[in-house]
Amino acid sequence: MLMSSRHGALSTAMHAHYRAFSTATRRHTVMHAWVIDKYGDNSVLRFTKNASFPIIDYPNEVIVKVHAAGLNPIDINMRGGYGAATLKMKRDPLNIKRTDSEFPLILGRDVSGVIMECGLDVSYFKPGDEVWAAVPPWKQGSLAEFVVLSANEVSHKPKSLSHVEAACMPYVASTAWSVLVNTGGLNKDNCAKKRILILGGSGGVGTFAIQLLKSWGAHVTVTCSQNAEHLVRGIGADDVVDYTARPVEKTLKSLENFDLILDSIGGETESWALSLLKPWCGAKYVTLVTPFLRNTDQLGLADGMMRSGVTIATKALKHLTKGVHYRWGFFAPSGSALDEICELVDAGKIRPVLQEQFAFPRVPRAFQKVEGGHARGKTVVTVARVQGE
Ligand SMILES: NC(=O)C1=CN([C@@H]2O[C@H](COP(=O)(O)OP(=O)(O)OC[C@H]3O[C@@H](n4cnc5c(N)ncnc54)[C@H](OP(=O)(O)O)[C@@H]3O)[C@@H](O)[C@H]2O)C=CC1
Repeated sequence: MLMSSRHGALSTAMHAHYRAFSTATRRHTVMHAWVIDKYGDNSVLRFTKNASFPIIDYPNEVIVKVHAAGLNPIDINMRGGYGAATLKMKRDPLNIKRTDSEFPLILGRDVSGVIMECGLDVSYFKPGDEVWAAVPPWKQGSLAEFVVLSANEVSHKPKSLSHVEAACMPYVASTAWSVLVNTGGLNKDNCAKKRILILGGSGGVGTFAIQLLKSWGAHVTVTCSQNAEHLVRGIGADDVVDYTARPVEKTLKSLENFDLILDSIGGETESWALSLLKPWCGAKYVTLVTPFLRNTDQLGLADGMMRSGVTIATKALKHLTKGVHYRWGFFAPSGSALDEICELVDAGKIRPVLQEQFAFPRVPRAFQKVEGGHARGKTVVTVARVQGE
């Protein structure tokens, strides 16, 4: 009997079927991909027809044929070496691959595509299923014909979206979910009367977070440039503050205090944002801009983590004495979070915000676009040609 739950067991018949499929896809040994062989500027991006075809190393893994791949600021940062030390250790902690090099490295964190092959323990997916996922930064990315992922990182794609539209969401959605739900303690049942401030509402994380919070009934205030007001109001923002008409903190202080602040800007925002929270009510400030990976890049794993630990503890304690909580927020891959988001998308409560789409040969142009900043939603690369897209 085939179980359809994420944790279900697989029937003997299905095992046999997947083994047969596995043999069929093993005919591939190489694939097309954009890789980097060293860290640097856009010139390090190289197209190859001979990238290694991904291999299922663990029985809970799946291979996905990539139809569309989304780009994020982390791709630009990783191209330049951001997180190299930590991510390298996370990629191969036991040095099983016995190689000093992470290259050739494939970037690209969002994928929408079709399952090509399943490991023997995978029962929730089968070849041919349309799926979406955020590829963790320690894995080979989605700017390739195929990508390998753990089944628990993958989710069935919303039926109402094309692959290009679906590729707008997984990385920013998983990040927003991790920050708002896991770190911020919000969910669909406790948001109704909450006042949330999003610093940086017009980019990938912001445009997703606004819609998630509105679908849960929160009151959402957003900061963005004046020319993004129409966009953020169109996806539900209640109050919009133009951060270019300084001082933004003065305008925000004239509003009622907030229950939670999601900061996707960082830097000097920390010096004033926490004073906008309701004191002694469990209110939280969560920032996405943290020195965590930079510390380990610069100081090594042990010293870097120690420095990060001291920094976060000092700041958390300082703000706790003023009655508010200070937190760092991080992306976390989660197929089950994407399952819940899929329902909201198919119910019409969240829509993709696609700013620009690039064909696979134009990946360097897509990087330039993201690197130029001023995002208004997402940048997506089409990898496989699909009829109608
Ligand atoms: N810690 C983690 O695990 C993660 C961290 N992040 C980080 O979160 C940040 C946001 O990510 P993402 O949404 O994908 O980035 P985007 O590049 O998609 O969006 C950033 C947006 O912020 C706007 N902006 C810039 N400066 C300000 C400002 N001072 N006030 C308000 N808005 C501003 C930009 O538009 P304009 O300049 O025109 O105003 C742009 O629309 C990035 O720094 C990213 O690295 C993201 C995911 C995971």
